[in-house]
Amino acid sequence: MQCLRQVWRMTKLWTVASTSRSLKVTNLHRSMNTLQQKQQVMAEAKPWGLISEVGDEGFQESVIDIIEKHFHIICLKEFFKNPMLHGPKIQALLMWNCSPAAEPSLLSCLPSLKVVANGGVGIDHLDVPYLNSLGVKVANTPGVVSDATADMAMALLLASARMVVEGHLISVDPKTTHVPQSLLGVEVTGSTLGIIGMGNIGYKVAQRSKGFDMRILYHNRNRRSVEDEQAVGASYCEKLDDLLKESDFVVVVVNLTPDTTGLISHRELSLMKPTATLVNVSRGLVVDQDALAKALKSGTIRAAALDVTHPEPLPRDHPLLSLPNVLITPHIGTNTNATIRKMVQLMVDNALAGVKGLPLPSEVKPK
Ligand SMILES: O=C(O)C(=O)CO
Repeated sequence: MQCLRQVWRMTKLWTVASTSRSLKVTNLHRSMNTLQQKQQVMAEAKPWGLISEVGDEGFQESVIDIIEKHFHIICLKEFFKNPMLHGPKIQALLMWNCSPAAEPSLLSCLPSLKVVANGGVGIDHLDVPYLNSLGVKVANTPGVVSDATADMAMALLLASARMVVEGHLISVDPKTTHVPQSLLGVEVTGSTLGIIGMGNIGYKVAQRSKGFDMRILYHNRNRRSVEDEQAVGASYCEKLDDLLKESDFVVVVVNLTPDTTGLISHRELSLMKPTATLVNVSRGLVVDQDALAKALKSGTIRAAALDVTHPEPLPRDHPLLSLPNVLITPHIGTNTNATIRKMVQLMVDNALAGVKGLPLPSEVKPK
């Protein structure tokens, strides 16, 4: 009897367990179906974004996953095969390195466009009031670009001062038979640095220069707070001319605006020391390149190191390309994997917010 009761109890337990297991399985299937449906609905609900090409002509391959997570994307080449078909579904224009250009001819094919999200802080290529007048918001990626760009400014400054590229070329030249003693650079430690433009990037340059015991001067539209100045030991130069006259290295980090176009021209270069080096990580048009080529040729200044030129790249016969005292890199100030991923993430966050009609994390407002 005892034994029978035990068998009965175990059978009951097993039945309950298996019933609840099969209920669980049914529920699991049900919730999996719902999840799949949800995912499908979400995938279908993804908005469409127009991007420039992938690869050297536009976005790095390695960041496309960030965009595709939230957008159906179409590249320019594909788009232009049938703009009338694709145009109406595009809600966001995701730009990398100023491309695709938000020109009226393109905008007129994009009647549903809500937002232009630029990957980069400089938006000199965008007509913000015009876009806003079409009901299109504009955003950029400030903050996330600052460290990498400041690092690049320091890399150029150091490489130019210590003739790193010249040294490399001599070292790998099969004709080299001895270490040339003529390769003499200029001292960075203890020198005077003039920073033109003391926004996020300029300030990061100052922080880095402090480690080189540099005397730091800066010129900016607005003076920074005393606390900011003291933290990096920077002195404000109200007059740009004073900064130019006193600096051994001049680093240009301003936005390109009508006020800063051609900011460094013949007159400014002639104020600089003949031993001075000009570093530009802002935009090519801030420096008058013809004036710069002349100043470098005549020895008005010692050298220039440029991550930006106008245009990019320079025509192959441009005078700057044949000068021995100029170092040029192809606008790679933000080119690190970590930084471009952060830029693309912020760009996508801006684009999504724009599509949903929410406040953009970093909207550019017209001045
Ligand atoms: O952030 C910018 O404006 C850049 O130029 C990045 O390359």
